[in-house]
Amino acid sequence: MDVIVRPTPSLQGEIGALSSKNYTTRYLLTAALADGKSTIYYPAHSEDSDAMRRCIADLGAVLEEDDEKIVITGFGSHPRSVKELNVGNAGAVLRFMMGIASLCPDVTFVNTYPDSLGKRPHDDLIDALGQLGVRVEHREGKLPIRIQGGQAKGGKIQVSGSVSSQYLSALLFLTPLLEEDSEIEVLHDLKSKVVVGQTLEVLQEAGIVIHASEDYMSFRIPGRQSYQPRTYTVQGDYPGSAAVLAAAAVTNSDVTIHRLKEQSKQGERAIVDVLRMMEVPLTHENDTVIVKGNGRLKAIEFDGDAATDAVLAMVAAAVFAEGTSRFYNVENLRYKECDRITDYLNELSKAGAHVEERQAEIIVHGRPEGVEGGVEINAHFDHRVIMALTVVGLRAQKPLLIKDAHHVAKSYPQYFDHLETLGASVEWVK
Ligand SMILES: O=C(O)C1=C[C@@H](OP(=O)(O)O)[C@@H](O)[C@H](O)C1
Ligand SMILES: C=C(OP(=O)(O)O)C(=O)O
Repeated sequence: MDVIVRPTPSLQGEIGALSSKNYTTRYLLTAALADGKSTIYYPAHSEDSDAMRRCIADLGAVLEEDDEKIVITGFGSHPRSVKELNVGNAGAVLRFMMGIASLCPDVTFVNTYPDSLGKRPHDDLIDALGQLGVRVEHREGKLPIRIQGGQAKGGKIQVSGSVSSQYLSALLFLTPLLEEDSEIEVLHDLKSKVVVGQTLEVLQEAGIVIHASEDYMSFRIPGRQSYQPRTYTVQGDYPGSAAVLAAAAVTNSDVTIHRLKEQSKQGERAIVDVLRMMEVPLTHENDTVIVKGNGRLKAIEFDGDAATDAVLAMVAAAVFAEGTSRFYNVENLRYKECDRITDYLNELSKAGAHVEERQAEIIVHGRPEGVEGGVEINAHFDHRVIMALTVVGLRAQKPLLIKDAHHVAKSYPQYFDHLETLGASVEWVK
């Protein structure tokens, strides 16, 4: 399915933010790893969160869901033995489940998205699991991946954090369940460090004790712990909402988004500060962001690693800013659903934006006068590319046709409905 995005000068109205993807995947996992019943209020519904639902159900968790909540009876530290798991296109779900699969005798993760997740690297996690004595068969660090576990005991583990924080998070979910205590040392840099804060927050809520150094580069994890059944509430999602806020920033708008916690540990809450720095009129009080955009924005410089899943939306806003913006420390955007530097900038250029890439930077020469549009956009299987190009399309001179825009459902199936509610001219076409 494709989407036509037509120029839309103004956006108005109120929406509730979608539920956080990262908290939903984590709560589903900690609920599954507990013995007993946990309840999660307002879990996200998207392809990625459904992938986690599917995997924990395959491993023996029992899920009962209504409109408001999901009740999960977990399998504790004894997942059922399964032959295959299918994580769809969800990177975090794959990495977390690779950790848990180490408790199973023989599981193969199948490759259902060869052109997206199938191209992403998992070597650093494979290496770390190897240090625990887990046998992993793989295709040059990529899917399909077969894990023969059951023998991991704990101990000293080194893991690189220079490509993804998800490898470290996977080890943090696994090691408390092992017989012996573990020590994890993070090698090189730790990218997306803020997301590890979300992992630690959820582990603590689940009753797990982890001793973390302040810089998150070393951890001591007591073994033989048990995840406790809990009641969790999922907060609103900043990465998805960042695209809606960017759309409001580049148009004449009066847009309100509820359920965005000011004190959230989601790094992508930085979208609010970034738009403020761009001089977009907005307020953030009582978990509600109100943007009263006038279409005028100023260029900025920003360390994108602090808000990895909101960078594409920030860049889309910068396309219309006065001056040159620079988003640096973003190399690991290259290892996501597509190469979010080269592939994304190619699509932005097609639409008429003036952008340049470096290995770890995106540079945007703003065009307050607008961009031409009138072209077909390749989504590269990437929900965040789809959302960000939509922002650009709203302010282009001619419509954008975004091919395969249904991949938006990876994280935010209701994105186009939300934009339509706000008055955007968007239309699904076959
Ligand atoms: O742990 C998580 O849930 C995530 C970590 C981040 O990935 P990286 O650590 O690979 O940057 C983020 O981009 C992804 O959407 C979700
Ligand atoms: C990169 C993302 O997700 P994942 O790594 O879990 O596939 C994302 O949601 O933007």
